[in-house]
Amino acid sequence: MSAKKGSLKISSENIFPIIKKWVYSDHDIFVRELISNGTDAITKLKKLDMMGEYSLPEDYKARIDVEVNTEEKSLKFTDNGLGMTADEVEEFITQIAFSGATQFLEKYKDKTTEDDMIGHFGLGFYSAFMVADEVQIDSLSYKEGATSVHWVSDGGTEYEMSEGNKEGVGTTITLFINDDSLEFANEYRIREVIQKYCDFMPVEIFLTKAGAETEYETIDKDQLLDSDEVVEEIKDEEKGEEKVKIVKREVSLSDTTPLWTKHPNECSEEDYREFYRKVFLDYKEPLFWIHLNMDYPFNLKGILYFPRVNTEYDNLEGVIKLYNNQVFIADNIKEVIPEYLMVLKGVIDCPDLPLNVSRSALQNDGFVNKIAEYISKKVADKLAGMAKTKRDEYEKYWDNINPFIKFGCLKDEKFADKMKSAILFKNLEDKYLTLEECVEANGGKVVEETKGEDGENEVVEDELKTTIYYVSDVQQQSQYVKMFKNQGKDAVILDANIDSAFITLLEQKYKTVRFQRIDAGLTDDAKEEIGEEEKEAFDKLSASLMEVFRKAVDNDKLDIKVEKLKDADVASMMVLAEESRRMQDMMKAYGMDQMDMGGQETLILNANHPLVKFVVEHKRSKSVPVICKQLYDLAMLSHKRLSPEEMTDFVKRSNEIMLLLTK
Ligand SMILES: Nc1ncnc2c1ncn2[C@@H]1O[C@H](COP(=O)(O)OP(=O)(O)OP(=O)(O)O)[C@@H](O)[C@H]1O
Repeated sequence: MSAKKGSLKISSENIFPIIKKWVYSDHDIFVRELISNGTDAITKLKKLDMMGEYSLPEDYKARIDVEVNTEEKSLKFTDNGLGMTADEVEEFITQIAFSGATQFLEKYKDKTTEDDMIGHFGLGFYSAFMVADEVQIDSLSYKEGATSVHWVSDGGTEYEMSEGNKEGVGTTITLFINDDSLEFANEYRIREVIQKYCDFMPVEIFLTKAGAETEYETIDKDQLLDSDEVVEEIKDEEKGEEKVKIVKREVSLSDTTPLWTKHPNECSEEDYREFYRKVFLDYKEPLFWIHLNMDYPFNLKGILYFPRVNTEYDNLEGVIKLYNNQVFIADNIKEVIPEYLMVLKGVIDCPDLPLNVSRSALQNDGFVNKIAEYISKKVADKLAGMAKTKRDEYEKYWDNINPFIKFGCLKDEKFADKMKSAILFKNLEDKYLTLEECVEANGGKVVEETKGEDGENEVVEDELKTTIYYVSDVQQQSQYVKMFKNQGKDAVILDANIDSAFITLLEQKYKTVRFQRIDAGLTDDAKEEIGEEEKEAFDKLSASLMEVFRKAVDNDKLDIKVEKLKDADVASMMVLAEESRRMQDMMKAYGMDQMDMGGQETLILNANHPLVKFVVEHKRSKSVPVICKQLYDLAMLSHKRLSPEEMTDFVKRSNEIMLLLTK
C-alpha cells in the first residue's frame, strides 16, 4: 500500500486535550479498554473459524501479551485476534472509534464526578491518549492476501498510515507514555491494573518486561509438558532423581474460567472458599453462599457470599463486584444490587447490562430493576430453603445474619413475604423458634389477614392478641429474666438495633401478635392478688410510700406503683409501657432523644420486701432517704444505663451504706 496521511475530522475543538485531562480519577481504565478490544478481536476470529470463514491453526492458543518497556517508556498490547486491514483501520479507528470517543466526551465532559457515570464504557481505543503522547497500531488481518498496516498518531489531529511489518494475524497497540503518566511504564503498576480489571478476562494475559533476562526453573522430569523449553537435564545418580531445567513457564494474569462461569454442580465447597479468599482477601471463612446462574429472561451469573461479620467491630459494608462478560466494571453499583444486600460480598456478571449510561438513567431502567428483583428473590429462596431443610445449620447462622435479614424485610415487602417462615426468635433457653412457634407456645395463633366485611383491616383488641415478651439486653434485664423464669414464662431475645423497627413491622403485618419488652409491665402471674378487705389499707400504704419516695428522690412526678410481688427477692423495679419505649427508640433513631415525650417509667415497689416494709414502718428514720434513693437507682440499673452523675452518686452512696456495716 502507499503511505497515507490524513487528519481526524473534528467539528470544533480538538478532543485530545480533553481526553488527556479527562476527569476520571482512574486513568488506568485504558488498560481495560485495550485488553477488552483484544479479547473482542479474539472472540470474532474464533467465530469466523466456527462459521468456516477462516481456519485457526492447529496449535492456536488465544492470548494477549502486554509488554512494558521501562527504557523506552512504552507499553505494547498484542492480541492474536482477527486483525485489521488498512481500510478497516481507516474505518474503525479514524472514523467510528474517533467519532464514538468524541460523542462520549461530548456527553460526559461536564460531569465532574465519577458518580455520574457507571462503568466508563465507551471511550474505547482513544482512552489510550489519556496516558500516551503517541499511539501506534500494527495489525495484520486474517483475510487472505492481507498486508500488514502501521498507523501512528501523536495525539494531535494528524495520523499517518503505511505498510507495516507485523507478522502473524492480530494487532499490536503501542503506547508511548506521556510524562504525567510514567507510573504506567512500570511493570508492578501495570500488573496491578491488569489484576484490577482483567483478573477474570476470558483470554489469558501475559505480562513481560522488555529486555528482562530469561528466568529458569527446575522441575521433576515427569512433570515436563510438551510446551516446556528444556535447557538442561539434571541427573542425581545417588538419589536416583531425574530433573530438568526449563525456561520459566508463563503464568497468565487472568483466570479465564472463574468459578461463577461454572455450573454449581462442578464446584466444591473448597472451590467456593478459595475463590472468596482470593477475590475478597478475607481470611475469615464465609458463612455460606449462593451461586446465581440464569440464562432467561436475562443472562446473569454470580456468587454471593454471606460473610462472617462481627457486628460490634466490623463495618457492615460488603463488596459486590460487577462484571460484564468477565470484564470488571465497578464495585457496589447500588442500582443493580438491592441496598440491603450490600452487606454481602460477591461477584455478578451480567453481559446484558447497559453499562454505558449514567446512574440516574439506571435507576429508572426497568431491566436493571428486574435484575435487582431477581437477585433479591434468589437470596430469599436460598435462605427460606435452608431454614426449611437445614434448620440446624440455619440456626447456627441466625445470630450472624439476622440484622441483615430484618433490614431486608423492612426494605422490601416481597423479600419479607418470602422470609416469613425463615425468621427466627431465640428464647431464654437458646432455642430458636419461628414466629408461629412462638405464638403457639403462648397459646395463640398467627393470623395474617384480619380484614372485616368491608374489606378494611380490622383493629384487633389487645385482649385478643398474643403477647410475645422480649429481652433487649440479657445482662441489664437479668432481674426480670429471673422473675420470668420463676413464673415458668418464656421470652425471646431481640438485641439488635434494628429489632425495634422490625417488631413494629411484624405487628403491622400480623395484627394478632404484639411484642412487649420484659419490663414493659407486670404480668398478672408476677403479683399476688389484693383482696377486697385489705384494699383500703393497701391504698393508704401506697399513698404514704409514694410520698416518702417522691420526696427522697426529689421528683414529685415520679410514677410509683406498690404491688405484692411473688418474688420476695425483688424490692424495686422499673417498668416502661411498650408504646413509650418504642417512641423513645424512634426518637433516638432520629437523633431527637433530647426531647421529652412524656411516657415516664413507673417504679414498682414490692410491699412484701423487708426494705420496703422498713420504709413504711420507719418513715422518720434517717436511713429512709438513703434506702429510697438506693432502691430507685437499683431499679433503674436493670432498666437502662445511668448517667455519669447518677452513677457517681450511686457508687458513693453504696460505699456509705457499706461503711455502716463496719460500725
Ligand atoms: N485490537 C483490535 N483488533 C481488532 N479490531 C480492533 C481492535 N481494537 C479496536 N478495533 C476495532 O476498532 C473499533 C473501535 O474500537 P473502540 O475501542 O474505540 O470501540 P469499541 O470496542 O467498538 O467499543 P467500546 O470500547 O466502547 O466498547 C472496534 O469496534 C474494532 O472494530
